[in-house]
Formats: sequence, structure tokens, C-alpha cells
Amino acid sequence: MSTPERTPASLKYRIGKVKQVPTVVKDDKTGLEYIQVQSRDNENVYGVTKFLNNYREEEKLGQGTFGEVFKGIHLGTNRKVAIKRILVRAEKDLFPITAQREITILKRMNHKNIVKLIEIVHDESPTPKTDGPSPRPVGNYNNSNAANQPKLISGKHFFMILPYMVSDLTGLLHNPRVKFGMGDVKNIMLQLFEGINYIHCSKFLHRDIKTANILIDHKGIVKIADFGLARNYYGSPPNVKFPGGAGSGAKYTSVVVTRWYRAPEIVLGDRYYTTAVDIWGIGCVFAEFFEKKPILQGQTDIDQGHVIFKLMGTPSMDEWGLAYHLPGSELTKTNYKSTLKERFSPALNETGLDLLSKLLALDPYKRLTAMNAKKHDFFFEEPLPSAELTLPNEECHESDIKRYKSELNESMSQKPPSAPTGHSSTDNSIRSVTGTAFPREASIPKVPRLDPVKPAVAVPVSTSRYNASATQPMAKPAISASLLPKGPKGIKNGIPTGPNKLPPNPRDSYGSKYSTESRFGATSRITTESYNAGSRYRGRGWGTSREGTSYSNNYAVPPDRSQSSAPQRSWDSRGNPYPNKYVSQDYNNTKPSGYGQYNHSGDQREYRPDHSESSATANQRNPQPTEDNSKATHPNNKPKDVADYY
Ligand SMILES: Nc1ncnc2c1ncn2[C@@H]1O[C@H](COP(=O)(O)OP(=O)(O)OP(=O)(O)O)[C@@H](O)[C@H]1O
Repeated sequence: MSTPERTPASLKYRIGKVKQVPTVVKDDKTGLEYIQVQSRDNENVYGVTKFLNNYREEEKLGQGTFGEVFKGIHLGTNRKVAIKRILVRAEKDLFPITAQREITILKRMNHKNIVKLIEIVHDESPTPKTDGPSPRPVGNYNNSNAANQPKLISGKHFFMILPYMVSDLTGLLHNPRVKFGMGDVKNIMLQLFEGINYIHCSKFLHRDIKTANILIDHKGIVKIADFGLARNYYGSPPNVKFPGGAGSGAKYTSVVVTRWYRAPEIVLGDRYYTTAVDIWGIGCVFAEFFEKKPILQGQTDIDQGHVIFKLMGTPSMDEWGLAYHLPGSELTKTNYKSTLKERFSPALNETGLDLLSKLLALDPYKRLTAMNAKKHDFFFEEPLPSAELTLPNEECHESDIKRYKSELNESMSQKPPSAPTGHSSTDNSIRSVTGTAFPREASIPKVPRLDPVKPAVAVPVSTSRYNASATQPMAKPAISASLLPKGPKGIKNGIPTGPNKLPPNPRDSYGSKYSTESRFGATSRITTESYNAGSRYRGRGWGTSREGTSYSNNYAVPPDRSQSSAPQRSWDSRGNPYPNKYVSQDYNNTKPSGYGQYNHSGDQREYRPDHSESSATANQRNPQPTEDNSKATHPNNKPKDVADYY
């Protein structure tokens, strides 16, 4: 039995300008207070309970941009949890939009490779009195470490309670005692593709794929975490038939993705990006297994473009025509040759290199989709993906990196004399695909050092999260001023704004290759791959011993929000038609989207073009909604969920 109570002022908050007044309900039996949330079909509902006396916080696991993550224990069950603190500042009374977004999206996710949200809890930090004690630290008020805890700004605190994961990929890759075999790498990559495929098919962009956001539980199950930058996208989900992403139907913010994992289209200022931005991030993660540090460490946003082109080569008009018409197109005047092969051939064979080059394809429309990547030959040749991940006996988190570095330095200083030449072991060299051991970080061949260049802007926040020597950005040659974009508008937010003149229509370069018909199958029925296609792996042992071997069980159908008149991109803000490449994205006109369209029977989820998703043609002459104005153009004139604000 529950009795509604008046909402205490402390629980009122705002999202943007909209006041949120949750109904607080008190459970008569337990005495717990929680916020009453209206349930929707197929959706888990989480209440908000008081933190105090329910959870105990232990050590800090990670420091995020908007909060801290602690290891903790649920006192009632002794279950280990991760506690992500969200600070609501009393002065502004604003619940952070990133947290709101993360909560909203996590609630909709239901897949074994996506981290679950257990609940949201709140606490009220005491208002400091001028003569009173300082505000108390989070949760564990009796914690002996309390004195060491950072002092909190007076305000309301909300905490996301997540299942505790023993490791994250950053921690594992930096731990000198952890050695992944190629089978393990394949296992992790396949799980990652499963997770990201689910996110994309649920019509969300993650927008912050990086090793620190890839968690692994005690059973070796990979969980994608941190949905603080995620958002829904417009248009149909990616399909198996063609490479390239989905979601180019609207203009999104360019300030997304940790710089080193940022896709080239974002770096060059394309705001109509797609799910392919997440695939780029996964490509970076894949390569990171072999160097044990982020592979593309740009020191500024512009430098990031140079670093990317130095690895993949400056694209020709044929290779990525749109790059020549993006705000950062000046970068295409560079003349870098791809170094991908020579850099990664010590670790990867031809098939592996092929997968890597397709995940890191500069043109997002040539990049693999997650479901296509899973079918790449790399996963079907020896060594096969390992059936289970063998994890180290220790927990590895990003926060442990400092410790690993000092351990490594210590062991290096006590290192016995090296074996005489001729008898030297090859154990420390990067092994080919058939090898089982990865090198210790110290033994990775060093990329030749070049003259250092002073960063034009501050090093990104993420840099500070790594021990300097672990991720010391590669020294770069000084960037010739002539290579830097210098459009009349200069540089905004570190992204070159490029020339003011309208880009010429690259129809010629794209039209022949990507006709609407051939790319998006205007007349064909698009069949997406079933998650049950995992049987292909299961036959080989992959996934057999995991929880929920029936992949389809993991896919609760999220509510189909795709029936809104999703804005389509056909005309740019200046009222000019976009390159036909983008116009061809209007496959949404003839194709429905969303999970509601899938037939879940058997192994195949079929995409049934029974009705149109949007009235894009009607919108064609109207300025297209952007992340900033999409709310205003929503048919109901109100966002369907918080993510729609962005
Ligand atoms: N459920 C969990 N179990 C164990 N560790 C976790 C969990 N969630 C997060 N962490 C740890 O905390 C770190 C930061 O978490 P997360 O990325 O979710 O926070 P954030 O504030 O959004 O960070 P950022 O600003 O870097 O994106 C992770 O890298 C991981 O080490």
C-alpha cells in the first residue's frame, strides 16, 4: 500500500525550462519514499529511494566529466553496485541534462551487452550553516575515509545505481599482467558489435564509445556504459545490405565523442552524422588492443583530423567526396599516405587489417555497420573467438592506471639483463593473428618520435585521466599553416568553419556510386540480420556458455517512437538541396522503421514496409530541424522524451 505525499521542495527540479514535480509516494510497509513513475509498455520502471541506510559507498572507480563513480554495496542484499553520483546544484536547481538523458535511455535498453540501471536514489545533503560542519560526503556518512572525501557543494544528490562490473577495458589494457589472446579480442569485439547493433536498432546514437566506457563483468560479458552523450536519431535503422550508418535525418551537435575516438566526419564539422560515428569508435577500440593505448591522440580538434588522415591517408574525391564540402575541408589539401598497414601488420593478418580498415573507413557511408562487421571473415578464421573470456584475478578499472604504471616502472628498473642476441625471445613482440599473447606495454615498438608541436588548445579532459606516459600523445610535426583550414569564419570551438561559399554539389562523384536505388533498396524489402544469427558463432562455441544464449530474449521491443514525423534532411539551412547522397537517405519515405516493424519470429526479423515513417516530402522546403530546434518542430510540439531536446 502506498500513500501519495506532497512533493518536498527538495525533489523539484527542472529539465531545461520545464518544471518537474514528481509525485512522491511513501510505501507504508517499508517506509521508503519513491517517485511514482507512470509505466509504459515494455519498459522497466524505476523508483527513487533514499540513499541513506540502503547503500554504502566504497572506493572511487572513476571520475567522469559530470560526476564520480564509486564502488558500493547494497546493504540489504550485500550486492556489489556501482554508484554514479549526479549533482544537482541548489543554486541553479537544474538536474543535469546528460544525467536525465542517460537515465531515460538506459531505462529503454534491455540487452546483455548494455549496462543495466538498477535504480535512481536520492539523498539530501544538509544545507551548510555558516557556523556548522561542512556538507557530508556521499552516502556513507560513517565511512572512515570521510575526511578524505571531496567536500560537496550543498544541493540535492541523485545517484544512479548500476550493477558492479569488475573491469573496464581501459583498466584491462593498461594492466601489464593482462594478456589477451586474439580469440579474446574477437570475443570482445563480437560482444561489442552485438551491443552497439542493439543500440542502433533501438534508434539511438551512443556518441561516446571508448575503452573507458566498455565494462566487463565477472562472467566476461561486455557491457557498453555511459549514455550521457547518447540521443535518439531520425530515420530507419542501419540495414545489412549496405555499409554506412543511419540517422542522418537531422542536424546534431558536433561537440560529442571524446576527441581521440571522434569520427572524421565530426572532426570535419559534419553535423548530419550517423550511427557510423559509433563504428569509428569501435574501430579505434579494436586497434587499441594492439597498442594498449588510444591510437589517434590528436592534441587539438584540428590536429585530430591530421592524426586521422596520417593513419588512413588523405581521402581523394573518389574515396570520400563529401569531405571536400564539409566545413573542415581544408584538411583534404594535405597529402598523407595511409600508414594503417605498416602500423598494424605486426599484429593483424590481411583479414584483420581488412576489418580494421572497414571500421575506420573515412567515408561514413563506406564504414561497416555493426551487423555487417559481425559477419566479417576475421571472426570465422583461426583463432576463432574464444568461447569465454578468461579474466584476471584482479579487478581493473581506469582508476588503477596510475598504479599499473608505477608497478611497470618498478619492474623495469629491476629487470634482469636481456638475453643475448640470437636467443632473444619473441614473446614481447606483437604477434600475428595466430599468436595468443599480446605484448606488455613496455615492449610495444615505439612509433618514431617527431618534433613536438605545441597544442593550439588545451589537452582534452580525457588526457588527464591517463597516466602521462601511458598515453603520451605522439609528437607531431609542426602543422604547416597552409594546411590548416582558413575559411573566412575561422575556427569555432576548435572546428574549422571553412569557407562561406556554398559547397558545390558532389552529385557527380556520388551519384554514380550510390544511387538511391542501389544504396537503400528503394524497391527491395530490407531484411535486417537476426540477432539469432549468433547461431553461427554458437556453433563455434562463441556465446554458448553465456547468460541468455537466446539472443532474441534479450531484445525487448522498445516503444516505437519512430512514427513521429521525423525531420528529413533534404535542404540545408540556406534552402539549398543537399548532395544527392543525403537526399537518397529519404528511404524513410518508403520504409518504416523502429522495432515495431520487425517480425520477431524465428531467426529473421523482417523489415516490413507497411507504412511510411515520415512526411519528409512535405518538409522538403522547410528548414530542417536541428538538435536545437527539433523540439519546436515536433508534431506534438513537445518532446517525446528528454533526448528530443538535443
Ligand atoms: N557499473 C560499473 N561498474 C564498475 N565500474 C564502473 C561502472 N560504471 C562506471 N564505472 C567506472 O567509472 C568510470 C566512469 O564511468 P562513466 O563513464 O559512466 O562516468 P562519466 O561520468 O559519464 O564519465 P565520462 O565523463 O568520462 O564519460 C568508468 O570508466 C569505469 O571505470
